[in-house]
Amino acid sequence: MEHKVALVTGGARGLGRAIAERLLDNGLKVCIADIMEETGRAAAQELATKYGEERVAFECCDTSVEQQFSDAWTRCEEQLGKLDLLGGYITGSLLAFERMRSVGDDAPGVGGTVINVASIAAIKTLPFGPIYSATKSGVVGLSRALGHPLHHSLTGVKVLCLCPSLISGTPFLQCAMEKAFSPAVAKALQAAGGKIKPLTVPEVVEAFSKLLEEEVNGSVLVVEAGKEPYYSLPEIPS
Ligand SMILES: NC(=O)C1=CN([C@@H]2O[C@H](COP(=O)(O)OP(=O)(O)OC[C@H]3O[C@@H](n4cnc5c(N)ncnc54)[C@H](O)[C@@H]3O)[C@@H](O)[C@H]2O)C=CC1
Ligand SMILES: CCCCCC(=O)/C=C/C=C\C=C\C=C\[C@@H](O)[C@@H](O)CCCC(=O)O
Repeated sequence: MEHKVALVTGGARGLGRAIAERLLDNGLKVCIADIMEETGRAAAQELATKYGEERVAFECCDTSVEQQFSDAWTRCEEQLGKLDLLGGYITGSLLAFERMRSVGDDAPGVGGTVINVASIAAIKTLPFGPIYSATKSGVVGLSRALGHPLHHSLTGVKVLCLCPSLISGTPFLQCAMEKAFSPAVAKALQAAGGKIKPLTVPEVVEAFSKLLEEEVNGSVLVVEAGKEPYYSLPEIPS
């Protein structure tokens, strides 16, 4: 992976920040794309100090807005080179097929890999955020469909998906509790406290690395505390 270029969406903090650091450790160049400008710039600056200014970039954008994401992608490639790896979500996956495509005479990219972070909420019943579960199920479905050999033959791009259980040490769940849930649901969630052992961020980063190393197109890797990460859902026929 050395000298390859990765764009990590949501890389300003939490899991994305830790994944960005792991990729830098592995020799890649990394652009963080995040909506939080101050936090993102600070994270990128810290990483640039550690790994070298020429290996780190930051682009402020809302990755759910295609034009913003596409412009950030262009600026990232101007700074670091053609993208090989994307931590992507829905808009990103579709954009990757357009921008990373290495098949065909007019191919604009060098092929590569997209890793989408969904959640165990897409695999197991989690009642607290039904819309969240629905969107994460969408991410799994999209990743599996785009991860079919048909699409790889047309694009040279692989799509993989990571489904972590609850992670401690990121502000995510607290933010969801404060901003997204009704008081009754937040109370039920707290009452269930302690029943689920949370993962640590480094454990999820390890699972991310496993997914990237094994690189089985269309695969969905689940990671829960106290278990080895495991592939879920049936194999895609080749
Ligand atoms: N924290 C947890 O317990 C779990 C988290 N996940 C998933 O892992 C991923 C990362 O989660 P955390 O690191 O915990 O969250 P976090 O809240 O610490 O970090 C998310 C990052 O994404 C950025 N972001 C959000 N919307 C954006 C947008 N539209 N455009 C650009 N940047 C945007 C935020 O600014 C932030 O820097 C999320 O997709 C989450 O759903 C999955 C399972 C469990
Ligand atoms: C539904 C919105 C958040 C979903 C986060 C996610 O993707 C997956 C979460 C999986 C399990 C969540 C379990 C929640 C348990 C809580 O009741 C409590 O144990 C949380 C304690 C917080 C902590 O950091 O220990």
